[in-house]
Amino acid sequence: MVEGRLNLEPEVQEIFQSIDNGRNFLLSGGAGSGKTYSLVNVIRQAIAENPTAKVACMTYTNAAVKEIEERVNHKNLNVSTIHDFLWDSIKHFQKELKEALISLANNEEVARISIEEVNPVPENYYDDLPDGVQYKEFVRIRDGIISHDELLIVANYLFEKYPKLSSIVKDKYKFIFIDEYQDTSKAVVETFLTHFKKSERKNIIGFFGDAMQSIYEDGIGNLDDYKGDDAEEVKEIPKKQNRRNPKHIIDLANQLRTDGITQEPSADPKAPNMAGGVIKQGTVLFLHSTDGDINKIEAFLETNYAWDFSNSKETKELNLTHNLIAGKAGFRTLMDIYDKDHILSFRDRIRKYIKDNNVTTDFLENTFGEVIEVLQQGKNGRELNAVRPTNTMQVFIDGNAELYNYAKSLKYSEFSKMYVDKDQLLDDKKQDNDDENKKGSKRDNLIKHLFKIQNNISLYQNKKYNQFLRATDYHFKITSIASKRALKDNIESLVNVGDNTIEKVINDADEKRICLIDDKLIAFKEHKEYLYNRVKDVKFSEFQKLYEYLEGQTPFSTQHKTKGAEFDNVLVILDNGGWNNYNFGNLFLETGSASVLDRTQKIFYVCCTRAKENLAVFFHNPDVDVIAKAKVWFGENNVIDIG
Ligand SMILES: Nc1ncnc2c1ncn2[C@@H]1O[C@H](COP(=O)(O)OP(=O)(O)OP(=O)(O)O)[C@@H](O)[C@H]1O
Repeated sequence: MVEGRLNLEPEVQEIFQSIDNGRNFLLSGGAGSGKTYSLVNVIRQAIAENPTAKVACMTYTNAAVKEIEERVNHKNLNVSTIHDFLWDSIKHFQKELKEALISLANNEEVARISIEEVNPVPENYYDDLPDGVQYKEFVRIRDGIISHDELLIVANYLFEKYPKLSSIVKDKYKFIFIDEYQDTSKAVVETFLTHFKKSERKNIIGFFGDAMQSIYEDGIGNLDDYKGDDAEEVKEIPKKQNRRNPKHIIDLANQLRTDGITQEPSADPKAPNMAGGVIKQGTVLFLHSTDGDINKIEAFLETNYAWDFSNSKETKELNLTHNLIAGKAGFRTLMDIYDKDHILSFRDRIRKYIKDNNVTTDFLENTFGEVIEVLQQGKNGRELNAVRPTNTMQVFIDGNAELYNYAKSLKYSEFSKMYVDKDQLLDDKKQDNDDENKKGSKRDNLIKHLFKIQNNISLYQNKKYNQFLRATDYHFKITSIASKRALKDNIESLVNVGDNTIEKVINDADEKRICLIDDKLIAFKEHKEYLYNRVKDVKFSEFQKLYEYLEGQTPFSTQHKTKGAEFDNVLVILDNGGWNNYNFGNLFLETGSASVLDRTQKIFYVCCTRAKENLAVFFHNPDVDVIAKAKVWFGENNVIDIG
């Protein structure tokens, strides 16, 4: 046996047997089985045994990137998102990239990649691109700019067509590991498992994850089409133990799994869920009330079970959507600007009308208001309705008359191009400012700028002065006492933001050289004037609330974003707000549309298994059948009516 392997967990030893046999593998295990932990050990051992080989590791969550990077801490390891990995692999092949884009745009079956005005796209279409094909946070295929989803399609195309590309990547990385494989897109798995085979070179692809925790629609879900006993197939190595959850939660989780896999508590006395050599019991509660007041639920848990919702590291409240959290966490206005602006919905309606009806009028010089007028002219009845706001849009417009007038005055060519999406506000992937290649974050440049300001404020407030000095744009020599004092005065006047608006803080931070207004922000103001003008008037203190939320400093998280994390106490709010994709009533009754049920079962499984000590589930106004089932799952005495 190779040195060091004997000390590793049995599953990791099995992985190395698979590696010795040149076989790709899948480590699959339920929640808390220690997959991330094993991943770290596999990387370490792989590097120890192959000191000159490079290892690529792809993962989604910040927590996992940080944990893996810190724990392995080796120059041969490259941890990144899948997108960054793929882009780094293909970006130097500009000729092939251009050809791929043109070919995909001309392929009717690939709906995502098309160039509206040009059909068919000629071979020389991209010959004059000044910066080549680029990967950015927005998509504009006509200008050679691809974004997240398009990148996966283009990469898949290139790896399929050019086996040499696979050879280059295989030669570069002897090992490629993918964490949370179940949420990886089909195109990516196909690239690694099918197209890679076109190259004779050898390397190992290892997957880590849990099919029961596939919670994103575009993910592959499972590797059933690829795994098997043949040498060519992916070898599955199951992990049965649970090291995170106490006994009652493991019992509940086993009932929730729909694939028949049953977890057992770990046999390791040092596992986090063991105390004094025995498995912790923990608590599971199903709370319900008729009024749906969450404050009452929190108070109940604080009084009777000693939970502390002010401790955001230990205790989390999981809600289905950011929208359900925005009000409680204090960033409602910003959320509404990015997610509920029905003037923008009306704009999209107009844009769609123009496209669907092949309207050929040249609106280049017109305002949005003029475009509406032209389209509405001479129409009546149903035809007129198609170019008028819907009822919801009209209500919004009536309530925001001034804003609507302003929108109507904007140049349609610019206004119609402005892409606004809540991801630009809420994406929690960190952007490494030093590396232009990393396009991991979907945050827009205004939000990134505000983050930079608030980061500097936080560093100063937390007395991390050295980091603060490196991060600010105050690049004067700080040698004399007077210059130190000047910087101190500058930052302190900024720290007390009071009721200042976002615009005022941006300008102050610029003036005081804490964070200079850069070209990106200037371009944002110019191209997204409407959005900038809405955001600028919001109080900066509201942005600070958003910052706290995204940095994990509040008790709130969405149910999706909690994947991979763990906390002592977890309150899961089951909101039956008429979602299309989720139904928590049917979850308990096991009825309704199969796909909705499957999706709901998986998100619920993920949520429940985050708790290291105590789990409480809250259901607003359940009917008797739901309560009856809750008693089966949680235990008769653990179902409590809060009143
Ligand atoms: N061999 C081990 N020795 C000690 N602690 C471990 C070991 N394996 C895992 N742990 C701990 O058990 C907990 C669960 O492990 P981990 O987060 O890796 O699970 P996971 O399988 O990735 O879970 P999930 O799928 O739910 O995200 C963590 O606190 C981890 O540090």
